[in-house]
Order: sequence, then C-alpha cells, then structure tokens
Amino acid sequence: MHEDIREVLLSQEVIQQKVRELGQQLTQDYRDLNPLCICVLKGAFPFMSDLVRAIDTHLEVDFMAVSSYGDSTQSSGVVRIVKDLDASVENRHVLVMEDIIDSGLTLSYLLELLRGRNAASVKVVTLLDKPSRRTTGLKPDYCGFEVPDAFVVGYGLDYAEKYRNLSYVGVLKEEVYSD
Ligand SMILES: O=P(O)(O)OC[C@H]1O[C@H](OP(=O)(O)OP(=O)(O)O)[C@H](O)[C@@H]1O
Ligand code: HPA
Ligand SMILES: [Mg+2]
Repeated sequence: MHEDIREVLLSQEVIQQKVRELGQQLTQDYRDLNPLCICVLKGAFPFMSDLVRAIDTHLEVDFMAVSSYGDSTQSSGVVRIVKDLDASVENRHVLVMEDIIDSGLTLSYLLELLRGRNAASVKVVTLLDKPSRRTTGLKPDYCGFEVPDAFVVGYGLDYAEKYRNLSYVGVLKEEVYSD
C-alpha cells in the first residue's frame, strides 16, 4: 500500500469483479443500440478502459475532459470544459462513464449539455457514488459502489494529479492535503 493511503476501500479484485458485472448488465441493456460511450477525463480513464472491454456488443467511444477540483479536495463549483467531444451526440444513445459522483455538479452540467445536443438517450454509469455530499438531485443509472464522505484516490481518481495509477481505491491520509 502507498504510504499516503490511510485505508484501502476497494481492492483491485473487488473493482474488477464489479466491472465484469456492470459490463454484463450493459451488454444486455445496450444490445443493438451502438451506444456512444463518453469517458469523462481525466478520472474515468481506467474505469472506461476496463468497462468497455467487459461490454460484449458494438459501441463507440469518445472523450471529454472537464475539471472543477484542480489541486483541491473541494469542488471549485465551476465546471470547465478542457476538451469537447469529437462525435455528434444527435440521435445517439449516450452512456456517460464517470469515476465518481460527489457534489453532482460535474454531471449535472454535462447532462444538460448533452440533452441540449439532442441525444436519443443519456444515461450515467459511475464506479463510485458519494451521495452524502450531493448538492444536486442527481442519481446514476448504474453504479459500482457507494463510498463514505472521505476523499478517495486511485484507479483514476487524483489528489493534485497524483495517485491515478493506483490499481485500488483508498482513502488519502488527511495530513497529505492541507486545504
Ligand atoms: O460530483 P462532483 O463534485 O462534480 O465531482 C466529480 C468529478 O470530480 C472529479 O473530476 P475533477 O474535476 O477532479 O477532474 P479530473 O477527472 O481531471 O481529476 C471526478 O473525476 C468527477 O468528474
Ligand atoms: N477523490 C478524488 N476526486 C474527486 C473526489 C474524491 O473523493 N470527489 C470528487 N472528485
Ligand atoms: Mg480530480
């Protein structure tokens, strides 16, 4: 375990088992719909990479980069689009892939944007959900795990751009961050 981690919440094995289960469910639900799977960069890249390989039907991928946390453990409240999609979502079945829903601000912003672009449907799959921190009424359509009110890192999730490369999800020691 990394020295900055207080506790492992989800091991690599537990995460990979859940990804397989989500993949089976999404294979059934999206068969013949050729969904456009959107990876919300940067945090969702390991989850998206594993999840699309667990889905056994035709799909397409695209990438959008948004940022609101910067180097803090608190949302700035301002969602910044760093990179927009390449593909048009018009009349497409869109499946947004996220690493975590915390306040819900990032996804509320994205969902409004995608619906405004006339997608046929927009659903959300998230690896982690932290409902205790929600400031919007948002609920994921598919969810891996609920996590407690603690700042978690690993498997794509960062603090100040670090720890994304951990293969597990853990709680960061409080002395590591000062805000
Ligand atoms: O529900 P919210 O409170 O909006 O938090 C969730 C969002 O915050 C993180 O992104 P971040 O802005 O840190 O960008 P990153 O993915 O590049 O780390 C995370 O990856 C989600 O996209
Ligand atoms: N960890 C990392 N990034 C995040 C979190 C978290 O708990 N919540 C929102 N973005
Ligand atoms: Mg981040």
